[in-house]
Amino acid sequence: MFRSDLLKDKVIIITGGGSGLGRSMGERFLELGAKLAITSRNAEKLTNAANEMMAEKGGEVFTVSCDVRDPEAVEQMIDSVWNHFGTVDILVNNAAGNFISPTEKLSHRAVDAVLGIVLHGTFYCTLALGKKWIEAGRGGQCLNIVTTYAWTGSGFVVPSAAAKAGVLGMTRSLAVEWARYGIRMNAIAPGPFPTQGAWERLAPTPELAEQALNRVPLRRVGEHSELANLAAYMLADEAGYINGECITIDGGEWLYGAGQFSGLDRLPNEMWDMLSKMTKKSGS
Ligand SMILES: CCC/C=C/C(=O)SCCNC(=O)CCNC(=O)[C@H](O)C(C)(C)COP(=O)([O-])OP(=O)([O-])OC[C@H]1O[C@@H](n2cnc3c(N)ncnc32)[C@H](O)[C@@H]1OP(=O)([O-])[O-]
Ligand SMILES: NC(=O)C1=CN([C@@H]2O[C@H](COP(=O)(O)OP(=O)(O)OC[C@H]3O[C@@H](n4cnc5c(N)ncnc54)[C@H](OP(=O)(O)O)[C@@H]3O)[C@@H](O)[C@H]2O)C=CC1
Repeated sequence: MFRSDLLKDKVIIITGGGSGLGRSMGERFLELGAKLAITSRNAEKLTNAANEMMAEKGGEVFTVSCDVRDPEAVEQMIDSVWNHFGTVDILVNNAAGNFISPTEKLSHRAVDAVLGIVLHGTFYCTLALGKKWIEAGRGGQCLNIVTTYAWTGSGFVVPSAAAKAGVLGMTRSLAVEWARYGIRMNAIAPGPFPTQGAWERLAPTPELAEQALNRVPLRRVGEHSELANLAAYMLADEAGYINGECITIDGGEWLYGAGQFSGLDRLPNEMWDMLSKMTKKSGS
């Protein structure tokens, strides 16, 4: 789909890059010539992932463990990647925390757990690297992984909805403010892409997983390669005029939820025949 040197020698940090969608994006970026740094809380997971990724895809994957909720740890993580590679070109803010719960059952610590990772963590990483880019007089790029309920909102994942909305607001705001430094800010809003992390917290029973699928007009979940290719395109120099954009990749899921009559796709053909007679009659 792309030239094999599309991301050649780009140094890319992926938060949460040792598992799930972060890892899938990282593997694609390696195929396209990038140098990677992956970071998350679990050092052993990162090392294992990095070794497997290098064995399968070649290239270099540097690991730094860091809890993105800790602003000092974030600054150290950014410094250590910068010192290792001599620079950083791109930050993919992908780390997240989420679970389903009636909001009234949440403790303030549960709210903070999600806001801390998603909103504060994304902000800390962006700020720490943005300052270095500006000080070094060079540009850069951030790609923030949000969700479609960043703009629709969603019950039962309210801390995540509030945090992702905040990240989208930050993305659009800094796209304008930091453009003068040559820094591009964009986002991707994925629909359902099965990962262990998301599925065990958000679709823990087969019924819930099926319910999620039934809301997608294309009647399937996303392939990791589809998301990874979109991310690669957005990070390429050739996409350099895209700034402040959030691209949805969800098989039409959020529009299905928004359309008042979308649920009629469940009606069998015989029912349509009957309804057609009724509606035509009432119109005459
Ligand atoms: C497909 C749609 C879009 C997808 C979006 C995604 O982001 S998918 C990505 C999905 N991937 C991920 O989420 C991966 C990373 N996620 C994680 O590490 C954890 O899920 C985390 C976010 C809870 C943070 O962990 P941690 O070790 O920092 O936290 P901790 O264990 O110390 O708990 C702190 C507080 O939260 C409370 N609490 C916890 N769970 C629940 C619950 N189910 N219910 C209610 N409350 C819950 C817990 O009781 C405690 O409060 P307390 O009792 O002290 O008042
Ligand atoms: N999968 C899906 O269907 C969808 C996913 N998304 C978004 O895509 C992104 C990836 O999700 P997905 O791959 O499914 O989820 P995963 O749970 O697989 O990945 C989350 C990653 O974040 C890391 N992480 C969690 N907390 C922290 C922390 N405090 N500091 C640093 N790293 C942390 C985890 O590593 P560790 O535990 O080692 O810290 C893990 O690698 C997220 O932003 C999510 O909101 C959006 C819509 C749909």
